[in-house]
Amino acid sequence: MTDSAAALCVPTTPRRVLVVHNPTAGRHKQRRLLDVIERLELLGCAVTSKQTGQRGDAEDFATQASPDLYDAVIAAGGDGTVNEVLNGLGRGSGGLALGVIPLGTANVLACEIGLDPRNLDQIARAIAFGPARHVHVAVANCRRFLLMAGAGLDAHVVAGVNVALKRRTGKLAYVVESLKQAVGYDFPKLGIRADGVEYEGRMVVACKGRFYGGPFIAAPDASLEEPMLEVCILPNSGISGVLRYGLALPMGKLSELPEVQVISARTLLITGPRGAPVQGDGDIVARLPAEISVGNDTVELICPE
Ligand SMILES: Nc1ncnc2c1ncn2[C@@H]1O[C@H](COP(=O)(O)OP(=O)(O)OP(=O)(O)O)[C@@H](O)[C@H]1O
Repeated sequence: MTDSAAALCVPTTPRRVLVVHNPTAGRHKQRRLLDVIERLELLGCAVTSKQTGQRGDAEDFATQASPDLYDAVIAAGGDGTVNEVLNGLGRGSGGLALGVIPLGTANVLACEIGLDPRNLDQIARAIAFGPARHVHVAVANCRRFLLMAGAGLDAHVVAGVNVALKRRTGKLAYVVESLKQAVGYDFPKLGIRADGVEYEGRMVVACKGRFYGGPFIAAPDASLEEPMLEVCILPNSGISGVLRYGLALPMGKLSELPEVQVISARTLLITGPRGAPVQGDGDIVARLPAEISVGNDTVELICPE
C-alpha cells in the first residue's frame, strides 16, 4: 500500500466478521485458521465461520452476508477464495469490507498488502482493528478481480495445473505445468487493444497489483488504490521464452527485459483463439475475447497498519 493511501475506516471497536473458509486451499492450514480465530475472539471480535463445500460457495456466502450482522467478510484461503468473496460482495447489498486470512498456495494479495501468512498476531490484529482501504477493482468480461488477469501461457498453466500435485507440492506444481506447457503449447498471437492503441504479444497480464505468482514483482508501478491497469505484454514463445521470463520474474526483472512492454491503460480488449482461458487472481474467470477494464468500482480492503 502506498503511504498516501487514505485509510477510510479504522474501527474503534473490534469488527464483527464472517470468516469464509475454503478447506481445499493451500496445504494443511486448518490449525492456522483455528489459531487466528482464537486470537480474533481474544481481541473481542464477534466471529462467525462458514466452510465452503464446493467452488462458488464462498461467493454465495459473501453475497448473502448482511451488513446488519457483520462489518466484514474474511476470505480464509488463497487468492481464488478472495476472488470469490470479492465477487460475492459485489452482488451483495454493500457496506461490508473484505479481509483475508492467507491460507493459499501463492497468497499474492497477502504479499501486496504486507500481511505475513505465518504471523498470526498480525493477521488477527489487522482483521480486528486494521484500516480498510479504498481499493479499485477491475473486471474481466464482467467478473471482478483484485490482483491480475492474464491470457496466453499463464492462463493455460492455471487451467492445466494438476490439483493433486498442487496440494502435495504447492507452487512447484505451477513450475511443472509451465514446463509441460512450454513444450506442448503453440503460443498463438494475441491482439491487445489498450485504450484504443493496438499491440501484439504471446502472453499478456493486466496487473492491478504489483505482485505475481507470490512475492515476485511483475508491475512495479501498479497500485491497488489507483483506477489503472499496468499491462505487461510478453512477445516471446517456446521453452526459451518461458525460461527467460520464469527466471526474470523472481529476480524482479521481468518489466526491465527489453522486449517486454509495460503500458498503463484503463480498458483492454484481448483477442486470440476464441474460448481460450483468461485467468483472474489465479483462477479461470473468463474466455477470449476478453474485455478488461477498471473504473469506479471499489471495495474496502482490510490491511495491516
Ligand atoms: N470446498 C471446496 N471444494 C473444492 N474447491 C473449492 C472449495 N471452496 C473453494 N474452492 C475453489 O478452490 C480453488 C482454489 O482455491 P484458492 O485459490 O483459495 O486456494 P489455492 O489455489 O491453494 O491458493 P492460491 O490461489 O493463493 O494459489 C478456487 O477456485 C475456489 O473456487
